[in-house]
Amino acid sequence: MPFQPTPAQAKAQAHAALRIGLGVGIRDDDGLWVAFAAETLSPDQLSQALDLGGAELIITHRRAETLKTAAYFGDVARLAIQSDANLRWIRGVADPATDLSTPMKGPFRSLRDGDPRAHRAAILLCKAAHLLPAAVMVRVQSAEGLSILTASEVLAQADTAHYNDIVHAALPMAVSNEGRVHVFRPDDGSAEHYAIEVGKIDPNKPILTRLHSACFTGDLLGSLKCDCGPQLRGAMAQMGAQGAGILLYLNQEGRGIGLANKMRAYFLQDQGFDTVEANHRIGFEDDERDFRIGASILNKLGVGNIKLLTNNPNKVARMEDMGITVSERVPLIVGENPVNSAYLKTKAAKSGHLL
Ligand SMILES: Nc1nc2c(ncn2[C@@H]2O[C@H](COP(=O)(O)OP(=O)(O)OP(=O)(O)O)[C@@H](O)[C@H]2O)c(=O)[nH]1
Ligand SMILES: [Zn+2]
Repeated sequence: MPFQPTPAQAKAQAHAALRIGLGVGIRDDDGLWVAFAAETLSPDQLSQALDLGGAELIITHRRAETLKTAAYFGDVARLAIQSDANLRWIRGVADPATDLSTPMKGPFRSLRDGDPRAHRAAILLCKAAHLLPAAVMVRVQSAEGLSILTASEVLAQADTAHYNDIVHAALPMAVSNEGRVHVFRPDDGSAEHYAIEVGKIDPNKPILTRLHSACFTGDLLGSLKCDCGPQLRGAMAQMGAQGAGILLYLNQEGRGIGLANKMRAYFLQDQGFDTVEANHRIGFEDDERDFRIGASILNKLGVGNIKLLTNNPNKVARMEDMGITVSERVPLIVGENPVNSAYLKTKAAKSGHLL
């Protein structure tokens, strides 16, 4: 058939579909599933799925741990949905907001047979759509009118998106009169990222570089809960003072979980959980960012040797994995305050950040 979408385009369609409450077809070796995001599933879709029989609620092993149920497939758990289940139960399992007020959501029947590839794919799609990482799935004969992907297409995360430098233009800034903003657009419909050149870059020397993950609350609102705003401004000030630098502003809000999920994490932090525990209770890993994005953009800019402004040794390691030489790690210790000091200590203790 002509005009078939590429796998990247099909994935982009699937993310949009899940966000607006449409099902997505996922094919595995044994047939076809339809997957819905637990967060956007409607009562009508739930009753249709229950009528078909054998509907499952898929959650991550992190969420399963919080709910004290087994994840027999390692990274994901497949929970049988009882025929009289309602949407409140689904949302309660998927969304940690009610964990303290209704701690007992079980008993759960965690399934242990079969091939979990389609289920794993559904979770990846929910995560990429920045929804709660939980999906309702049911076997179907056909999924006419819905986008259909194969589980392997979704699981082939090895092929990251391709980033194209769509446009760049000069931008005089307070830190440097000579600035330039590039907009990089991926071919998979995910967020655009920005590269900001400060001053005149000499490609023959290691370039002072900051990979900054977007933080709406810190960068824009002056949040005291993290150190992002002072890090952003501190990095730019150093680049201005030294005459040159590159800032990658990566739209990986909330360490890759999106702003809505980050606010869910903040809600849990108000209950006393730390930044890592909060991510886990929602069902995420500590850090869901794909550091290959930053490296691909540096490659596109022709930058191969950097002095990286960061306190995160993992970032340095990931850059080197991707063939970027990090000739120096430049610490960026700014913005500690009484509100964020416990957060910074947790990052040092659990995520290896250097203080
Ligand atoms: N999920 C989650 N994300 C957070 C939280 N606080 C800040 N963030 C996000 O964390 C990202 C910044 O990451 P950091 O861990 O501060 O720093 P880093 O990039 O790993 O390391 P540095 O280069 O040293 O700054 C931004 O995307 C923020 O939106 C939080 O409590 N939970
Ligand atoms: Zn922040």
